[in-house]
Amino acid sequence: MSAAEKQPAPVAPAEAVPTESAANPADNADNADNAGNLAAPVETEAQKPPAATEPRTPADTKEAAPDATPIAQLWSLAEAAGHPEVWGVNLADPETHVPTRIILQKYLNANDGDLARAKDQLAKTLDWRAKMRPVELTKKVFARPKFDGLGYVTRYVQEGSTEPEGKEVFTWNIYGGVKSIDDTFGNLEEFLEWRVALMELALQDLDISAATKPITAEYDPYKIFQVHDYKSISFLRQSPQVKAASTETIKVFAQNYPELLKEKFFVNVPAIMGFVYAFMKLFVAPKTIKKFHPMSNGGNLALEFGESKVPSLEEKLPTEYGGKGSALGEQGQQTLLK
Ligand code: HEM
Repeated sequence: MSAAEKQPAPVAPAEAVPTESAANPADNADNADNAGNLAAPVETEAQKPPAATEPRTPADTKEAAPDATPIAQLWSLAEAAGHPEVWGVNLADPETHVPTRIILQKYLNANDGDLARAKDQLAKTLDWRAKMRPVELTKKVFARPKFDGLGYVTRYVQEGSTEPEGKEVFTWNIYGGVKSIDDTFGNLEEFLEWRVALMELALQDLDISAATKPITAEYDPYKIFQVHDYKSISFLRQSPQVKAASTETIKVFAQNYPELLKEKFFVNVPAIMGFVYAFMKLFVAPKTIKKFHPMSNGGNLALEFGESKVPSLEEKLPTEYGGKGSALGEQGQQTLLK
């Protein structure tokens, strides 16, 4: 079946309308209160991650006092958990280690400042990371025929800037480029590993380990743009494999990567597949849906970034997306492939 590429997409070209669909507990921070608010910058030299990556044992750690701040309580939980890193950041005392404060604050933000829920989510993330070993996955070699051309990371920086706003990181999923559903999505575990590896590469570019500016419930510049490109899709129905892969990815990402999405663009959506958008939204938290932007024409994507602090960001994007930069295949980083 040929793709319905040339037809206009039936979805609104600008803001997606939030729905009251089934909410995922994660990533619901827009109205977060100030619990654990860390507005004051911390001037310390503890930005460097500690060298040790050995799992801690519960015996090494102390219980947080009941009147400890939410951040201190989350830190006690992390210390006791036995897995030493999150998103490539080796966790250390958030009193002095800004990157750890940022991560713990994101777990609070994702749960509207609700400490019990933040603890639960963080504990699950630490468990999942101990089992999944996502940092190791960035060194894993994936099968080229299954994944080549389907995922990229790009990073754009303002020269000389040390501000977090002076950097934009993008992940690109070119799902329209999938040649065989069976090859790419047939083995769900392998697909998830590849998708997680791509996310971890983006996190390496985001480089929270080097961050010096704490975040608050309202201010958080450490986030990633995401693009899904459905151009030239060669299958117009959602197969069970695609449904399984997408719903599982959404679940895993909402649980383990909270507060990392800046905005998400769905480009070149074939008109005939507009229904998929409505279906996928059922699995996504309403506050995340607010960040979604379906667009019929991928060539207009660059217009969305005129306000970035990174100068001429729109020109740096690939020409295919309305910029003047080289093709994604040239400027983007893929997972390791063979
Ligand atoms: C049959 C072709 C398609 C494939 C193979 C596919 C694949 C995927 C996958 C693997 C995900 C998981 C999230 C991720 O990887 O970031 C996803 C999410 C999603 N897809 Fe698709 N998709 C297809 C068609 C569509 C179409 C036509 C739309 C319409 C706009 C759409 C909208 C979405 C939405 C809204 C999400 C949720 C994103 C999120 O929560 O981050 N998909 N898709």
